[in-house]
Amino acid sequence: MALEVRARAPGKIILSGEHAVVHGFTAVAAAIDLHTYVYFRLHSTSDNDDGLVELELKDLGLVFSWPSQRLREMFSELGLPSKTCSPECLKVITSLVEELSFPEAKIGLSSGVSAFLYLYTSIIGYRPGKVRVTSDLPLGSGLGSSASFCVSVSAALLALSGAVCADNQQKGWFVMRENELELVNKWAFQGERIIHGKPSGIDNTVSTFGSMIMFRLSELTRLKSSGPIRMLITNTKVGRNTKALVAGVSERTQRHPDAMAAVFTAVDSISKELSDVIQSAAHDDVSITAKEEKLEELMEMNQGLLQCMGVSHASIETVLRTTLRYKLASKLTGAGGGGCVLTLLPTLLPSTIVDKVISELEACGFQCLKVEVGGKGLEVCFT
Ligand SMILES: Nc1ncnc2c1ncn2[C@@H]1O[C@H](COP(=O)(O)OP(=O)(O)OP(=O)(O)O)[C@@H](O)[C@H]1O
Ligand SMILES: C[C@@](O)(CCO)CC(=O)[O-]
Ligand SMILES: [Mg+2]
Repeated sequence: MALEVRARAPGKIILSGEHAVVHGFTAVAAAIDLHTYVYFRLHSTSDNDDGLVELELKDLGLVFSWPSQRLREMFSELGLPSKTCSPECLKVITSLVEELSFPEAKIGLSSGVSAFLYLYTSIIGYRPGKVRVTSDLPLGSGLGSSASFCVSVSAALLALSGAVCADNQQKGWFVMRENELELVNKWAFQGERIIHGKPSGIDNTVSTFGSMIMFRLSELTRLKSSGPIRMLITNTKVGRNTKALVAGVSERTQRHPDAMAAVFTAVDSISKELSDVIQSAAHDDVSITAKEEKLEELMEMNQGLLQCMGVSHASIETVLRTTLRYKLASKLTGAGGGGCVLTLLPTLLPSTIVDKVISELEACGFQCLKVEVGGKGLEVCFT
């Protein structure tokens, strides 16, 4: 059995339907070419059993470790492995994480470390090992950093536990079988539950399977675009937390159930129409432009409804106003409240205009990035 593995899982954008998807309505998401990378080395059984379980967050210069014997003692009464994190299990994890010291600005990491401890002890048990994580994704910005963290960690742990890839002969990076991806996705969802509270599962699903998907109530439909879709992502750098934003929308839904049901239903229609437009044929400049104009209008409508849900932010509004001056349509992506904004870059838009918008946005202190959407999902590598 292999003792070393790497996994990489992409971040995502949500083209339509964030928040509504948590309440059972349709959303559309796509993988982007920014990843979280995990390297996992399992110590061999001949090493003594009182070694450490280590988590290194390399970009952040942080290392956390726990004596495996201590984990065994703390969790032993819970009867691992468990398929979901029970309140008792979360209590044990919280007490372990509270002992760690996080830099003031990185306090949000505690939920990621909790998800890690849950996944490690549930999948591997108490055998010592080292997990190293690096990421291209800005953390807590709407690009699915939490999901790509949970997917890549789950995949690496499952690969060395023997639950997936047991008969693998492939060299280099490869994609697991469909049923193996489904297993990774289930564990990653449990990790997301610890970080988000009430995730819909769309972020971990698109990170695992890649491509562009329509998603509703855990069901995914893969979408095939007839041409490339280019987006500008603007990171407002305003920090936010998905768990709090999702809880805020749920509270508004409790206060105004009928009005919010109408908002969610409208989002549902937008997501379905957007899926149809994405898949519609467009082969010449006229039909491509017509398709892109429909996408822009739907994105603008979705942004209006996200404002109704209370998840926009002054920084997001600044991006919307700036891009509108260039006749470009934008919407927030992910949980909102700051974080990232999407702007559709039409195929025929001259690159000089793109450069101008980017420099205007960057002059406001934002960070811009051009991406093509709908790329690969999770991959692993044993060599
Ligand atoms: N590379 C990582 N290492 C450790 N923890 C991480 C990493 N990436 C994400 N996390 C955890 O996920 C949290 C951010 O998740 P959150 O859901 O709030 O934002 P997001 O996933 O980037 O955005 P969205 O959910 O809107 O797409 C971090 O505070 C941290 O706890
Ligand atoms: C805000 C939300 O809809 C998307 C976050 O990327 C939360 C979720 O679906 O889990
Ligand atoms: Mg998240």
